[in-house]
Amino acid sequence: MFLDVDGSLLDFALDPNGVVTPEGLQRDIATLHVALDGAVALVSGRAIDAIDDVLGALRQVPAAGLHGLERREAGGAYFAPPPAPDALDAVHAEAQHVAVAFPGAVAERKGPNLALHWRAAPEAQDAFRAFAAAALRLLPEYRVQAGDHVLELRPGGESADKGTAVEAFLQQAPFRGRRPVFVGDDLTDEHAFAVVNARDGISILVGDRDASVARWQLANPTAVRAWLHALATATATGVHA
Ligand SMILES: O=P(O)(O)OC[C@H]1O[C@H](O[C@H]2O[C@H](CO)[C@@H](O)[C@H](O)[C@H]2O)[C@H](O)[C@@H](O)[C@@H]1O
Repeated sequence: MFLDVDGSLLDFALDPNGVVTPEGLQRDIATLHVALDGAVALVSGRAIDAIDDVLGALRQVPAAGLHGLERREAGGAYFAPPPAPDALDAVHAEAQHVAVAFPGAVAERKGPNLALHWRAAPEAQDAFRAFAAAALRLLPEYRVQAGDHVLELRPGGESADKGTAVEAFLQQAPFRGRRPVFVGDDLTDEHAFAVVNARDGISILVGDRDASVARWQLANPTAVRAWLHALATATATGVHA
């Protein structure tokens, strides 16, 4: 079972640091982690450190961060993202200058990646789009990745994405040979849906979005949490839904 974090497990907040981890969520995921013999992983655009900040009780759970650029495997092995180029510090500082002109806009630095968020400041979108396009001149190895109210500057030479992260987990115990489930909401989750579909797995889109390859749907993170709670409860009581 592969679980995206923001917009799937957690409701969106206006600011990346403003998310609330609902009571019981971590307990349910920990229950499923045990019930599935460890075959649960968190797969996020957040860095793994930031996943651990919001889901701290799940530090023993495998995780992929930065859209697949880093990974914590079931055995504890850690694969780091590529180093940030020197120019990224200056680009980040400049992005913060852009952001201050739009109260609520956020330039979030995470390892080699820089996310430009406008959820709380929709009027920042055009400025951030122009900024990201111009920044590629200083970051020639980078590309711009689109998300929900966000653009992300990330190393482009790396072929890593959430799909390759899921593939990597599926090569190894306890995931190997199992039928994969992926729950996600955003464009970057589409890579993982495709990998899961190719293995006759269960791809679940959270919310509504055109042109998703996901085959199943849950309405929102509340519905995801209710589903996980029902699974965890059934597991704990020996009743299988
Ligand atoms: O792959 P995910 O686990 O869904 O992570 C995607 C991004 O999540 C965070 O940003 C998003 O959630 C914020 C908090 O709700 C929200 O303010 C922002 O608008 C969303 O884009 C995180 O900050 C990013 O680094 C992740 O890439």
